[in-house]
Amino acid sequence: MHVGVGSGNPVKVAAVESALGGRLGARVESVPVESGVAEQPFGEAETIAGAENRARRVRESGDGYELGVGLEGGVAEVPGTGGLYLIMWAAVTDGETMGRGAGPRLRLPEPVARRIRDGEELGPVMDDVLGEDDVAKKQGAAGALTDGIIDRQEALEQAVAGALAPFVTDFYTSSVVE
Ligand SMILES: O=P(O)(O)OP(=O)(O)OP(=O)(O)OC[C@H]1O[C@@H](n2cnc3c(O)ncnc32)[C@H](O)[C@@H]1O
Ligand SMILES: [Mg+2]
Repeated sequence: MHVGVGSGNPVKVAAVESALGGRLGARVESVPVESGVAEQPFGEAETIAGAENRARRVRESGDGYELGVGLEGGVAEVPGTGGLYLIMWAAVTDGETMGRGAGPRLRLPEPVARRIRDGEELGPVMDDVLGEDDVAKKQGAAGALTDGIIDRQEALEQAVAGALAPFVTDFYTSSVVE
């Protein structure tokens, strides 16, 4: 099966490859598409929309991808915590079904959160704070904030796993629960 990941970020492609683990006989390729949302999505709805747009646009690219996968990173205020969290969503579509899954939520340190609330993008802010380049293409904020317990690829794999669920089981199409 021909699977396209709607991004030029190698971490996202690696996350999809790893989550699939050879299932569906998948051949996974990078397909850079527009997310159709802000560079830094704010809130669950905008982040999910970005993931879905990417997945749909891969399918509609006309390059014969049977499955389109979209991954989107966002930030969200989480009620009751006073904190701004890094969130991530994945969407997978075959043109008919849309699978969706989320990754972990990681609280952003307040100085980082303040800059994001003021309109900056997380990627460049993390680069600045860590004094490194392209953190979002490597360990990511997840790696930095957890001291490497998980990295961005692993975090995204969790989201992809949930989004793949309708395509790797029949729980969602048969009436398993009567
Ligand atoms: O090329 P694309 O696919 O757009 O990949 P991206 O790294 O820009 O990822 P997103 O657009 O999905 O993420 C939106 C913003 O959040 C940043 N971001 C998301 N997760 C991150 C992480 O783990 N570490 C650093 N920045 C992250 C990212 O760099 C963007 O500035
Ligand atoms: Mg981006």
